Amino acid sequence: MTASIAIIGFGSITQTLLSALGESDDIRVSNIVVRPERIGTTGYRWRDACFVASIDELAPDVELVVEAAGQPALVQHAEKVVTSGRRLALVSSGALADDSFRTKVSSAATRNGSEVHVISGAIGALDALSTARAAGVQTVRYTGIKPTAAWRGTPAEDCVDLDKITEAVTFFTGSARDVAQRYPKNANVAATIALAGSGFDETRVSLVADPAVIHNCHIVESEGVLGAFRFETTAAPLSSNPRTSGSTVFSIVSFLRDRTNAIRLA
Ligand SMILES: NC(=O)C1=CN([C@@H]2O[C@H](COP(=O)(O)OP(=O)(O)OC[C@H]3O[C@@H](n4cnc5c(N)ncnc54)[C@H](O)[C@@H]3O)[C@@H](O)[C@H]2O)C=CC1
Ligand SMILES: O=C([O-])CC(=O)C(=O)O
Repeated sequence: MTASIAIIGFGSITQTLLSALGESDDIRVSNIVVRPERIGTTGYRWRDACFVASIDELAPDVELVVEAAGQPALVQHAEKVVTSGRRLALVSSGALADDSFRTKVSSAATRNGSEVHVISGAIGALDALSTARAAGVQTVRYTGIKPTAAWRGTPAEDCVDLDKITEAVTFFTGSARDVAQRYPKNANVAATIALAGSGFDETRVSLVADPAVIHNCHIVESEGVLGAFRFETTAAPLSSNPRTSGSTVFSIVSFLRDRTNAIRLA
């Protein structure tokens, strides 16, 4: 059965995602939600997808909306998506660090028979974190190490001279709640880890700028009653966006393909 979906955003993730989906028989992208000023802009085309500026304009058969546009876009569109009864899959999970926004979206989804899926994105080990959470308290630490280019235009520039550093510098330590809000284009993974593991305030985060690396490195360490684990991934960034790990795109592909399988990993 062909599923009709919409995607919010037409940036690096979406454009790589559309190429990866190719001529997929089982997924049809009916709409792409862009900013109003982008409607009709030359170059904004994708097969027979119709570019729209609001959730109200989605094709009636769209049953799932994938957000890949950033935290402000998620805040703008999430409630409308779930209120329309459609399922929402998102990657800008840092927006959920705002308790009132998270509660509002969650209540609207429940009221309207919808669901919200936080896609794993650039991170892994979410299954192990939620298993540990089910068994009791765990300590969780996340370390994000990225090349200096990934930190340009962020508050990291107030802490470190990205042009001059010659070795790795840890420029932020704090909670997942703080980091998700201060680094909205780089630290959604910390929010996703917090949701799976020990919450926004208990998850400890360090961010590192390293002039010697070309990949994004994400490390999750957990200790609890079940024991301990450490997860580390070294991910190539997208050529179109040094902040975004390519694995984010394929976590969406995997989510879209797996959801129609009769046998699914929990
Ligand atoms: N959970 C995870 O592991 C990851 C999450 N992300 C999230 O994905 C977001 C997108 O990443 P990229 O595609 O690399 O960024 P990008 O900057 O290349 O693309 C974002 C696109 O969204 C559009 N946009 C912004 N506001 C919008 C709105 N209100 N409505 C519709 N479109 C809007 C922009 O015009 C732009 O084209 C990031 O900002 C971040 O929040 C990114 C990487 C990993
Ligand atoms: O793609 C990544 O490496 C992680 C990222 O930007 C985010 O979590 O927002």
